[in-house]
Amino acid sequence: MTRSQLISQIKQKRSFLCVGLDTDINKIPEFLKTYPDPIFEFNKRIIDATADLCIAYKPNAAFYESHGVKGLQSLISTWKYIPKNILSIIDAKRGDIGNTSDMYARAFFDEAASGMGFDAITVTPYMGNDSVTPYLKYDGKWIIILALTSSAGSKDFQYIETPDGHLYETVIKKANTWAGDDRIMYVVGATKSTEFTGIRKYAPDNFLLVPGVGAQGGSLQEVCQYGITKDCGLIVNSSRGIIYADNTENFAEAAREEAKKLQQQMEEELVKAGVI
Ligand SMILES: O=C(O)c1cc(=O)[nH]c(=O)n1[C@@H]1O[C@H](COP(=O)(O)O)[C@@H](O)[C@H]1O
Repeated sequence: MTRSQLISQIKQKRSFLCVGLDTDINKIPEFLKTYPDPIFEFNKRIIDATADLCIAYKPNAAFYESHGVKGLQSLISTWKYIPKNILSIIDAKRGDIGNTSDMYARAFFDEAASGMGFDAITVTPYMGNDSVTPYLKYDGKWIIILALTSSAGSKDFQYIETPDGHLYETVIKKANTWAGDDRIMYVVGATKSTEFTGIRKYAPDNFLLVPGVGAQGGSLQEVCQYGITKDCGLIVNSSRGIIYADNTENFAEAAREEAKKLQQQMEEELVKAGVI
């Protein structure tokens, strides 16, 4: 999906919501467990209930890989089910030497090879340029680089002072020399909202993937106050806060209600910022 297609989806749906498909077999409703692929069955119903309210879905690879071959099949079925006009992000947080990254890129981007053709992947920047650029060989695909994460542990490395600012600022400045804002997004946690002003100095137009609203307590309004741009420039994720709103037969409707609440707040922010 191109940048202009993404922006047009945001304007059309009046939303910049990403629904996180962190699907935990121990948290899904009991009645789904009689289906041949309960994880896919859960995701399918969540997607049916929320597709008109969100512009992205983000399955987190760990929740699928932890089930071995069956989990991989659930992930492939889920990717296939995500409507093609909605950004599909695989949250894999990969990072390795070039020839290994080639294989990760093939695994998640090359449908003919693996059965999956995600639009975007989360990557760690720690191993540098040659670990990240292999993903860029795939035209039209995005890399989403971890910059300032929502985790408490972000202070261990990401705030280290370098001659060029905090380490996370150095990451953004350097990665911006690898490709433009039509190929690179950054992860910035919603729990770090006051840092968005500084980040916008180095990444004025890059889309930021913002997890941490909902279960982790980040504020959507604060993220927008400091981070929204004329093109929106934000994709805000909520996983547990949406998909586990209820664990009865009504789970999909309850998920829709939570997604709708966020979409309505996002619409207000988009109007306030003059994006729509
Ligand atoms: O890359 C991510 O998506 C990510 C980065 C980060 O800094 N913090 C973070 O929570 N995430 C992911 O975003 C999702 C957040 O889930 P909830 O806290 O349930 O909304 C999980 O899949 C996390 O792995």
